[in-house]
Amino acid sequence: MEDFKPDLHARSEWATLHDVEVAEVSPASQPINGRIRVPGSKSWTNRALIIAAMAEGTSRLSGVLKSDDTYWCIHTLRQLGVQIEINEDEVIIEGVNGDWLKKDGTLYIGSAGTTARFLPGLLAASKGGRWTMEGSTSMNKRPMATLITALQELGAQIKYSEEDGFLPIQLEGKGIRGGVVNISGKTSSQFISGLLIASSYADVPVTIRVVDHIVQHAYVKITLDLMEQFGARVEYDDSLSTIKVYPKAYKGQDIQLEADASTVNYFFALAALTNGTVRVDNLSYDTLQPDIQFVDVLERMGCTAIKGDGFLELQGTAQLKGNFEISMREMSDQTLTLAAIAPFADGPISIHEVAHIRKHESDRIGVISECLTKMGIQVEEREDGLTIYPGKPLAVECNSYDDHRVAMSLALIGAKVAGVRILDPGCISKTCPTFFEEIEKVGLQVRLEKNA
Ligand SMILES: O=C(O)C1=C[C@@H](OP(=O)(O)O)[C@@H](O)[C@H](O)C1
Ligand SMILES: C=C(OP(=O)(O)O)C(=O)O
Repeated sequence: MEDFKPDLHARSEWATLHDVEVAEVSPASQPINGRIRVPGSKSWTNRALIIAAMAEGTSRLSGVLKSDDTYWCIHTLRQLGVQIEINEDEVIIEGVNGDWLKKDGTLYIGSAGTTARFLPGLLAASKGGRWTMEGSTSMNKRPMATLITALQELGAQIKYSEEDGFLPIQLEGKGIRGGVVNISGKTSSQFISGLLIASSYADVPVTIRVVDHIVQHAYVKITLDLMEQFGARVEYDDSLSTIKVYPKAYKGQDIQLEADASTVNYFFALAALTNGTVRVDNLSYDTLQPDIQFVDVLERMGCTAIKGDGFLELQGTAQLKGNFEISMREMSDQTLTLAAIAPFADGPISIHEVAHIRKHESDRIGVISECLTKMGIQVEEREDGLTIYPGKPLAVECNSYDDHRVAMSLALIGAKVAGVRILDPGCISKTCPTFFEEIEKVGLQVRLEKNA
């Protein structure tokens, strides 16, 4: 992977660090202590933007995340004729009531798995229009087939423009019939979320049968929760094995979005590593976002969590505990966070059941194994996970492979080891453009090197 080139075209106007080649991170002089507020959740933001755009009437969304993923989502919706006004982190959207106003064009969705999987069904379900949807280099390599096949079975007019199973795709707004559809959830929960979001616009009810398990099933619950907030009629039980959606247009809403639980954990991991304390003032443990359960993993490693009313606090420990095996399937965006702090535990940590993250922004199991090995840490890589042994990482230079979670996780190692160098740190703008500023504010030393 040595001659890897990031796709800089996917960096948006909300990205930072455009001309930064390397971020060098070094430890704080004392434990990381701080009170922080974290930007809005990518998952809630892109769902709410897309559903509000399709809805009848006006929606006002507060606490919106401003990052590459949400920028390209808004950009695409505007290309479809949706009126969107942005004031700081508040967005006002005039919904198109099921009928996109601009009926042709090429829609560029950047690297956002959410937009790539949530929008095609709503394009196909609309009343007329012909579009091409394409993504960044990494998004164009991520799987789409399970979703597209399911939508086609419901009558959606979607064709692959280049390679079967991948973006770019061509879509026609000719409506979707509805009926019964079987779908697999083992590669991505986003396929099921995308199918659900579109199903409210089918001619007759849609019954979705999940033929296996859903990786990160909580994201499907977030989808159902938000659909219901926008007035959808859905029936499901806790197992999510069968979900029925009745035809019913979304109605515009005023919604306060939650902070991003995935982002929060980088700051909790800093407290964990340095025996410090970090309090997050705008998220509580009762969120539906699955990554909140990483707090429980940190507790298992010897940290203490205070689950307050409207806040969360994590107190670190003098020595992180290892010697355990864990399935990260239900919160797999935190696999790299755990892998980055694992060398500092007092025993090996084995992570299982995350084969699907090889198909995220990068081959995440392969990339983190490569980085840790380069740092001199003993790693055993398996198809569905890895085992990391305790050790003292060497300060080397690692590529972020255009993956925000690789860059943010490597920065954690810089809390313990002076001079960890991260190539192309700008990829953090996919979900957290302010990441390096924020870790500096809580005490880490960050040196940004610009392109010569
Ligand atoms: O629906 C969502 O908002 C997400 C679902 C998950 O994806 P997969 O189910 O594809 O793993 C997660 O990794 C991603 O960051 C956000
Ligand atoms: C997998 C991720 O993103 P996406 O929404 O593009 O799937 C992620 O944020 O870790």
